Amino acid sequence: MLIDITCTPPQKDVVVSEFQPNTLLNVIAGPGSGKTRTLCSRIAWLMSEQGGSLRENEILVLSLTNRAVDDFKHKLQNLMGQEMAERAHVMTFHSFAASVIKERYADWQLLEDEDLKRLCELVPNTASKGHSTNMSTMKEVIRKARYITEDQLEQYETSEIKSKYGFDKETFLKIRSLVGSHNMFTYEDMLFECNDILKSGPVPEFVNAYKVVIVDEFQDVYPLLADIILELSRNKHLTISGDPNQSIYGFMGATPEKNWKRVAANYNKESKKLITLSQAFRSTPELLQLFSKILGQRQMNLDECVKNSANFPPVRMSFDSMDDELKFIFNEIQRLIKCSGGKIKYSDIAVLSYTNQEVDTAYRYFNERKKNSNEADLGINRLNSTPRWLRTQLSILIQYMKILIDPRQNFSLLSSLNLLERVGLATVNTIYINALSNKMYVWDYLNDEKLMQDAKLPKSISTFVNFLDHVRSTLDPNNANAIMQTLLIMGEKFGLKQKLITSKLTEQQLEEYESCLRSIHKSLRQNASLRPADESLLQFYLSNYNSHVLLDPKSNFAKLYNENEVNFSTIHTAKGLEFPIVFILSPNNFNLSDYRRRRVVYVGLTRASALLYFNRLRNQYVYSIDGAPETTSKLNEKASSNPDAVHRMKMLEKTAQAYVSEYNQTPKIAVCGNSPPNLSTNKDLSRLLSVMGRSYKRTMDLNLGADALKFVPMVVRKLSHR
Ligand SMILES: Nc1ncnc2c1ncn2[C@@H]1O[C@H](COP(=O)(O)OP(=O)(O)OP(=O)(O)O)[C@@H](O)[C@H]1O
Repeated sequence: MLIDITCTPPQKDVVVSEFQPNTLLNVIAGPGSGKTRTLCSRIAWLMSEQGGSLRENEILVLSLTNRAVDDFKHKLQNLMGQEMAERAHVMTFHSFAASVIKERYADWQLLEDEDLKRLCELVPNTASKGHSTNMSTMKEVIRKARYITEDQLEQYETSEIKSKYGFDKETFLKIRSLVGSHNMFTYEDMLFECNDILKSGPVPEFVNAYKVVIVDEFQDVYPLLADIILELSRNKHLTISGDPNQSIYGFMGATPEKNWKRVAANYNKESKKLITLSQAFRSTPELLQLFSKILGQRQMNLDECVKNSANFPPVRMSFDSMDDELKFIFNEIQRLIKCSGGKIKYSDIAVLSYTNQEVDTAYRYFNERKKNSNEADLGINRLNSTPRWLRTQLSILIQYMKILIDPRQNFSLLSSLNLLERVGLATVNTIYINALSNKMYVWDYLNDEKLMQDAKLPKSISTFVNFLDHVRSTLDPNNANAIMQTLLIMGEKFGLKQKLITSKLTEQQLEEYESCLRSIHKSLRQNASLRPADESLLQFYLSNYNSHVLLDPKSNFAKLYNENEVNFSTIHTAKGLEFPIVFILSPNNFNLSDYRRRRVVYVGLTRASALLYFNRLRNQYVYSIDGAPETTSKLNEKASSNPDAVHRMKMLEKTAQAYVSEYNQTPKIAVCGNSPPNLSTNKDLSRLLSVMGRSYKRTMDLNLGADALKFVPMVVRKLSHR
């Protein structure tokens, strides 16, 4: 089978579109309209005999995040089988840039943010004492230092450097020699460099071999990525697909309308085609209604909802504090699982929020509750775009690995020395300046007996140098256990552990560190079998530790989520994914009158397919769905005179009843998309119920456990229709 037979006519149109060089296919569609799935079918078609008989190295698929790539591969696997999906060239822009750079500079290195911090520490601002260089200045300096020619360097005046970066020429030269000697790139620089290589050539062979370039999530492409796409797709066919309403990288300069126009302007009328997918497959009509409202003026471009009504509106709850909210979510999840008799799995559920900080708070809360409750089987999964440990001090382990392979890597060695006992920044700086003035690598300088005699360096340095020398000659670089053991010894003996202790880690942070270490070890072991014959495990790990291949080896193709784990994520990381049940944490700092923020909320909400909890803290109103705050008397008036309002009230009442949990918690409820906003307390609810001619009694609440169970089968029915 070449085309998924469930494809709708417009989807099929996308699948079988032409792919002549210098043509453009533009697919625009709303959330859950099947963009990603249709692109997968297109790939299968292009590779089929009937389609284009293209080989896997002739089609390049680019997306923005590792998760989106994993999701794409997963869908591809469902369609084409594991083997084909594994071979397909699906990658993030950064992975693509890394492979282009690797062709040019065999010894290139990636500077993680933690490395940048180290670099800032190693090169303190000598111009104004006590004030060290910040990360963004350092990024600028690194870029300038790499590209500046010798001639330009001569002309580069101290005054210009000082006014731009706040330090003198000597400091600039130091940084230049640190980054230049090893071709170090920040994530951003990788993209700049890649664009330069594509522009001025020579372009690597593997890039020339692509005949079709496909870009998913085009709405989030920012100008630099648009440059790369335009360079890359010269003399090739280009398919782009996206939803302008889901653009959430405005802060990086993503301006979807502009980018679409810019790319389209490159093609004449005959060579470009626009296809709009207007059916919505993912979410229920009730959810779609809410999504559309959130967008306000800009309605969704979807005219047909394929799913049947779930007869259950999105839930909008109001809480006094985040703690209250998390308590509710934890209990609610238990309740959903229990009531569904196990049909709902933890992995069907996602808890999403705007900031990493909020997600971390929720994650920690669940961890604590899990420990103290008997829900031993409840697992929690934090979706991250980079492995957690790379964002901590543990990332020094990467520098340790680098010097185990090649101790002449100045930056890695200096960063490691900087952790040693009694070795302060001043000492590290002196070592570096002395090595530079002798035109030597730091490693060679430290091994020069004559120079060392006069240097009067702390003993810990020579101990470290001797250890490194010894371990390099004895370590088996293909043995995961031996590598891990060496790293642990290095951490224990040469300052990392001490640093962790002095930074007074809480018990929970310590636990995180341990789990980070375990994950590195696991990754090393799992990847021992993946490494190519001509690369040691250590080298292989270093060139891939930050690509999605090593984050979750093989499992990309097996299962995206673990059945026993509830997923926690920022909305940005969850982009492109879908879950039957989604909780959006009440957006603490959301100013939803800001259209860009609304888009983020919109992306979060549109991840849900069956049941959505869009929480809020007290007094937060989203005007398009809550309306303006109203007084109770106004509400009463409306309720008695307006049949529509009476209907809404009835719905509210029903929903309120459904949410009185079996744990006898009194609900704090303002429910469903249409709810008037002031029903956030029990007092309000009581007033509402009296308007409806019913007296509100707490005892009645407590008897509603059975009603609360009623709606769960509906959810289950929906889930089983997925
Ligand atoms: N023709 C179809 N028949 C049945 N289900 C479909 C069809 N097309 C798409 N779907 C389903 O709709 C859901 C959404 O598809 P997909 O993730 O490809 O949408 P998307 O447009 O990429 O979404 P988003 O923009 O939110 O990332 C998936 O569960 C997919 O299997």
